[in-house]
Amino acid sequence: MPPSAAGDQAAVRQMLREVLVGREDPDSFFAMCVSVLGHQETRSQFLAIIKPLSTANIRLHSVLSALYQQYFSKPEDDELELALALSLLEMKDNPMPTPNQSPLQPEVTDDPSSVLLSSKPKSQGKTCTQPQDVPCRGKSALPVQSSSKSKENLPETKTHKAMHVESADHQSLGTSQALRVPVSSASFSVPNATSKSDQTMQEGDVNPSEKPRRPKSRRQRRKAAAQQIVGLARSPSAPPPVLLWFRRDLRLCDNPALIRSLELGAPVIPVFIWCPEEEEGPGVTVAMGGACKYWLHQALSCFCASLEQIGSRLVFLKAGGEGNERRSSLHTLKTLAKETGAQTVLANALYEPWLKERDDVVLSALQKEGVDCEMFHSYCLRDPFSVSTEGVGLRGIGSVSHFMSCCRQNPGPAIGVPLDPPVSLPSPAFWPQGVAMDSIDLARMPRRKDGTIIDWAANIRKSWDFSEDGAHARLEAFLHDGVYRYEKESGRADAPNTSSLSPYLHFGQLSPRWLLWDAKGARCRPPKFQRKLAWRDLAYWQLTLFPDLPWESLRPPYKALRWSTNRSHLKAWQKGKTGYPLVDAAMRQLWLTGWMNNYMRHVVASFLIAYLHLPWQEGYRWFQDTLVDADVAIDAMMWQNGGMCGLDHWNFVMHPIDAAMTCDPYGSYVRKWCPELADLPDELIHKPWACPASMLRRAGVAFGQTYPERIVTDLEERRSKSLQDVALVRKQFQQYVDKRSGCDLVPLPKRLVSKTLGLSHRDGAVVTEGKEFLLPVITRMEFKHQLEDPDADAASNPYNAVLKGYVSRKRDETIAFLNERDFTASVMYEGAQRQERLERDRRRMEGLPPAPSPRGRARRTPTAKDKFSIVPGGAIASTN
Ligand SMILES: Cc1cc2nc3c(=O)[nH]c(=O)nc-3n(C[C@H](O)[C@H](O)[C@H](O)COP(=O)(O)OP(=O)(O)OC[C@H]3O[C@@H](n4cnc5c(N)ncnc54)[C@H](O)[C@@H]3O)c2cc1C
Repeated sequence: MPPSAAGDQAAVRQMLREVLVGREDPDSFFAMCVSVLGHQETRSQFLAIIKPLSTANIRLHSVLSALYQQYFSKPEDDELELALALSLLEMKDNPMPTPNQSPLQPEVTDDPSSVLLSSKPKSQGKTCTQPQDVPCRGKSALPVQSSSKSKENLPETKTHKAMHVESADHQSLGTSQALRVPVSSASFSVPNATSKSDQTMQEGDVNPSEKPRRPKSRRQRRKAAAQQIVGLARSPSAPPPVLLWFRRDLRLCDNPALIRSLELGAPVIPVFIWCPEEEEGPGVTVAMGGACKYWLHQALSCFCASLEQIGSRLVFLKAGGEGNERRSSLHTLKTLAKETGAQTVLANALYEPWLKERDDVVLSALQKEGVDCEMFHSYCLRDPFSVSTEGVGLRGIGSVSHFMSCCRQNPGPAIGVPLDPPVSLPSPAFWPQGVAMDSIDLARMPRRKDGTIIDWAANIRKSWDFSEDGAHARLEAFLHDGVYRYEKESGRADAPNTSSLSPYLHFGQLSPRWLLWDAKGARCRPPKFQRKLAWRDLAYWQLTLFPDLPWESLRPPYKALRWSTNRSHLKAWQKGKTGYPLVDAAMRQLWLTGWMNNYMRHVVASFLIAYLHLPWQEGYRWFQDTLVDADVAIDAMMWQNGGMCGLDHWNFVMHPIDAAMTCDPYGSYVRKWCPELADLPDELIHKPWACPASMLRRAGVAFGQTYPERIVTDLEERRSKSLQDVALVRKQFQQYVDKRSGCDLVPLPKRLVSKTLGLSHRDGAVVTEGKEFLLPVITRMEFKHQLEDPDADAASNPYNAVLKGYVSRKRDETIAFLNERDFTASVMYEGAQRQERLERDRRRMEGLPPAPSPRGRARRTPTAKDKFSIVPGGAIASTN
């Protein structure tokens, strides 16, 4: 008998003694024999091993004999038998681990080809379906959770606690000798990846407090045996592990790199490397501000739990550092590959130019070392580096319509079907040693002098569920409710009419593809909402074209704009203390929850730029630091557009008071975030300075004490000044103004020029000047007009872009409401009626068809002179 076999026999006999004294049960003993001796040996030797019991303990002997008979009588579950046989064949070639190395390992099968379907997809309520006729990787023979549609009649269970072997894939069984028995790890406890002791836990470590439940039925016994065998299946001949490098793709659902790792049939080591220097890139990106870091911290901790549920864990590593000590992500990956023997690194691609550059370097350097590295596209719907303007040209670049035309004209690879989440992830024989998650210091809280912690994120914590499940729950809630109001009332700040999914999209806890599928599948197909995903892609495309987007104005003349340097104004804006309730409410919401809706972002951005004259970069940086969804590409694009120097000009400026008409008609938003104003009446809550002193007294409002004084009062003059400043720089830098159209000219990046040069020459869109290629871009009519009369005030400009509030579906309701309470409102109503009458008459006289009814339509004030924005007939403007 070879020595190892003798050792195994000894271990078995030792275990038999435990059974005899009642410390182990017969089921476990039998399972352990199958594990340690193997299938054939157990069949041939088990009866001999238990023979002494036939005299010493007849009852135990007969129980064990019965187990043996049951197990070896006839293959009731052929797939399981086959799986066991194959695994045992493989194990024969390899030395068996000793018992104390074995059965309670929280390990799962090495072989991803095994099929383990949970009875329910991971997160509740996913409405994404995989049509039968569409080839879907999620439906492959991988251990994935099936899409909810196919399982929708099954009972709801959030996790797959019970071991649940539903089928095995015969074809794939034939291709590999690896163990095919799928095992859920959930009946074992998987060590917590963040705890220090667990970091060093390796195969063979046993947590004595964690034991498999005692199997009851024969089928369960077999599964238990299989499960234990799985724990032993690590062998020197097992394939080298795969490093699955997680970045901003912290999800199990629709994760191409994750699914690819399963396809490789090797153990998977999920890794997260924190390297702040690489994240930040060149220039001032503030890519990871405080709120984002906090979100990341929480999201990582949720993701660890998700990985544990599928039998894996996340290894944290730190890169970066100073001087010679500095370690890049590449260096960290190389070291890890050496340590673990990994020959493959998989990740989902990122598109910030500096991160793409880093990834390209990682890819080629690893390949030189013989380590395969693959990156998968999933962060956007379109790979921004593949977007082409061919057939569309460059006119209108920067607008979402132009971008969508480009995508329609050059569709590229299909967006494809979302991938189901896996239910198990094969773990390696040895876990590399990482660092504790807390040591990467993402959720840093300052301390007061007395040593107590300033928990600035307490409200953020209360406001969000940071998990992938939280993302799906929010999506579902939105598609069931908010989406019905989204098309017309997404501007409302006082109601949750938008999805609030931005942070989940940013950190890849929800893939845009999943979101698109669900949105398309919703009963109310919301085109405006779907278009937002195109905006998101557009932002990434712009960032790849203009890597300086976060700090450098794209339109050259605007770099010379006179900006204010008033720090106290900036501080007041940041802290929500401007004295303008709508602006303050939004900035306080941002500070407390890390978020505000799109409309409010426009309001506060307009205020900073057009009324305070503070540079857009200040707004960008503050947003980057305080938004939980701070996204360099989107944030920079939006601030550039707001700062009048992006590829697209916003064709509106939000008025800090009148905008409330659309977004907070009853003042409830202001009441929530500025509670000191709560007792003011609806019609004056957005302009408390207009309240009579007695009203203020009754409401307990004292300017400078309970609520700040307005930091600026001359709104109209300030707006005019802003317009004049623009006219001035456009005059100074005439070479950047197209003489024919009056549009601003923007130097094109080389990549775009080289791709579209021929085409652009054909359609005459590109003007060449020196070596720069200048393209006329969308320019506000107001600016073009101002050039003719640079000193004119904003009010006299017929294209004055200041919005005095939109007419929303609530218009009539609001007017009726105000009418009851305020004389001004009735004047307003009469004004509106009069304008409507005049317009009707004009149209009749000119033989034009009647204007469409304003009811339910978003409309813009046609002239700046109108005090109120309810005059129908103006052009429709939209905040994208
Ligand atoms: C000055 C300014 C700065 C902004 N900074 C950011 C930012 O840092 N990060 C960010 O995600 N969004 C930013 N936005 C865009 C937009 O305001 C947010 O995406 C939106 O408010 C998020 O809320 P939501 O998920 O409910 O959006 P929804 O309206 O429900 O939209 C769904 C998703 O579409 C995407 N989206 C929506 N609007 C835009 C847009 N205009 N451009 C690109 N993508 C969009 C987002 O990913 C969003 O989650 C900014 C807007 C402005 C005006």
